[in-house]
Amino acid sequence: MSDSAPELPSSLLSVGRALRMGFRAEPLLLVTGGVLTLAAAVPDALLALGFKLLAEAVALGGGGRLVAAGALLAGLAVGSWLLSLAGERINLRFAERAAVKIESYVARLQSSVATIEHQERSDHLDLLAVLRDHAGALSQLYRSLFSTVGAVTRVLLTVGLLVSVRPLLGLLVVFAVPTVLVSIRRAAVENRAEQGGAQDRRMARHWFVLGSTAPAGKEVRVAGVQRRLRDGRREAWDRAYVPLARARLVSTVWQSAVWAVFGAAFVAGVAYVATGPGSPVAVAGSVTLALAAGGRLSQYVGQTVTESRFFRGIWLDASRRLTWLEEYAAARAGAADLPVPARLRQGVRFEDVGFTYPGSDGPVLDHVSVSLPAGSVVAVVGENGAGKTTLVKLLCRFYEPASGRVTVDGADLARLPPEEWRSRLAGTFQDFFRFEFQAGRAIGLGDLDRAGDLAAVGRAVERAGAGDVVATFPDGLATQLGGTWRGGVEVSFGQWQKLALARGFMRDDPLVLVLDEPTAALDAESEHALFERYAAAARAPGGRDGGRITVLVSHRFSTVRMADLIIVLDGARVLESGTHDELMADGGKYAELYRIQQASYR
Ligand SMILES: Nc1ncnc2c1ncn2[C@@H]1O[C@H](COP(=O)(O)OP(=O)(O)OP(=O)(O)O)[C@@H](O)[C@H]1O
Repeated sequence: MSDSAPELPSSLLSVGRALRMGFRAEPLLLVTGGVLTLAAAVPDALLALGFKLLAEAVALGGGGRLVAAGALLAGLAVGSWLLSLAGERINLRFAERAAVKIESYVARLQSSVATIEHQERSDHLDLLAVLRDHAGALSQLYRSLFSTVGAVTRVLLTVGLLVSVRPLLGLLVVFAVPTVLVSIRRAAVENRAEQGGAQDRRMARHWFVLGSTAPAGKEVRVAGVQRRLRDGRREAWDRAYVPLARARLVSTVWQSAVWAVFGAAFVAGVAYVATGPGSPVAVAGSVTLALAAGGRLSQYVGQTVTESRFFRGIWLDASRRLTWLEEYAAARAGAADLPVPARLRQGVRFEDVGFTYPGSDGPVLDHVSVSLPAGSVVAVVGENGAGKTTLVKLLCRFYEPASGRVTVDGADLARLPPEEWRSRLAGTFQDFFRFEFQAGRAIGLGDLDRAGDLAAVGRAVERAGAGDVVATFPDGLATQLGGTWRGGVEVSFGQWQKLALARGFMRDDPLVLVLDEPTAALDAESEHALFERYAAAARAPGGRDGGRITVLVSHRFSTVRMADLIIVLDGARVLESGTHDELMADGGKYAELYRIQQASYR
């Protein structure tokens, strides 16, 4: 297990993969959208040429020329509009379809990783959170890539047209760059000033509310602070707005200056063309071309910068995160070359297992060696933080041991296919999830293939002792859970826990039944009654014969005592293990804790 902070893969590799992913998702729409967006750039940029021809036709006279130039101009304008519109529609359609596929792909990748380290480590979670938020946006960003290429095409064509008039006119692009840079900076500076004044704006609002609403009215009058409120509001307002107004003024001056420089260069360029050699008609045409192309140059350069910033900022970043997740999932795929046994004969063994959570200082489990015999009920006890849940997590293969191994009937758990192993696990965890579905479905999820089998759901409800909860629901198992849904019912914590238990009992024939403090919200008596049932079920034919191991984590010793084997964890190690009677006879930690709890219940 690697403990180092994750590094994102290279941009080139990631962009290549993201493009391939988009292509695989919707090849036809992607290519059509790309071609249309690029194609729309050409008539748009060539409009300047149409103006030139029109000017020449006007100067030369002649209806035919005029009609041809007018038709060309109209064709370019309509063509550009139609192509842009069609491109937009196609890109939107692509984005909608691809978003669903990309989000499912990201979710599938995440859940395909057998272990859950990436969902618990803060640095991995940060990476994944941004990816999750931007997974949908990834699809939008193909559009951004096309727009960037479209904007670059427009700039190149426009510069080409200007150079065709006079090579020196190409320099206009250099004068357009500062206008773009300044407008980017302007937005950033004004944004900063606005954020800097946010607190004072809130304060001004606060003063205003104090002076104008009823709740504070009595105290304001008694204290006679009306004038102070007015002054306070004005001061706060000034503190918020003076810096903003100053920032706006400065950026406006800058923007005017760079536009003046571009304007001067533009005028000089047009004058240069106007006074250049050539017939009056040719000069008129060239001047028109320079006016039309030069006028749009700055806009095109601006588009290029904005689109490419968006593209670089979000798209590149999201695609690098996605590549990281792909590589992470692939690296943890592991070799699963042994089958999961149909029945347990010997049981599960922890062989000298060590485990440390990433980023933690000390081990949570250290040289843990213990056997969970087939067909037994095993209780794990220990103080808070002793490592009980961690032991269960390793048993479920949510984490891999850092040292040692866990074996199932002698076979290394790491070599069993994780999905197959999990399909033979059942039970519930301390941090169960609240599925806000219909009650029957929320329970049935415990065994997806039989989620709609009401008889199986009913049996699971009975095993979990959750019949009383379902009985309170207005529509029984068809009741929508969660008060925020239409017709949904509010469910108490204890009720959620019983439903989670029922879900954990959906599977009829698990190899391992895990009960990690599943009844913390229940009173001791109910818990005791439940565990008596679990133990009886585990020892009944089918449980015992099938070699099923029931692992129970609990702080309640009255329940724990009925287990066949009790494991006491302390300081990352197994301190004691044995039956209740053996451990009581030893007079160690278990005996001490048992007596303390017994005394407190008297
Ligand atoms: N995902 C995690 N990342 C880092 N540390 C963790 C993580 N989960 C648990 N720990 C730490 O590992 C130690 C053992 O936790 P574990 O949940 O196994 O204890 P426990 O015996 O089940 O405790 P409790 O009785 O309170 O449920 C604790 O110190 C805990 O803070």
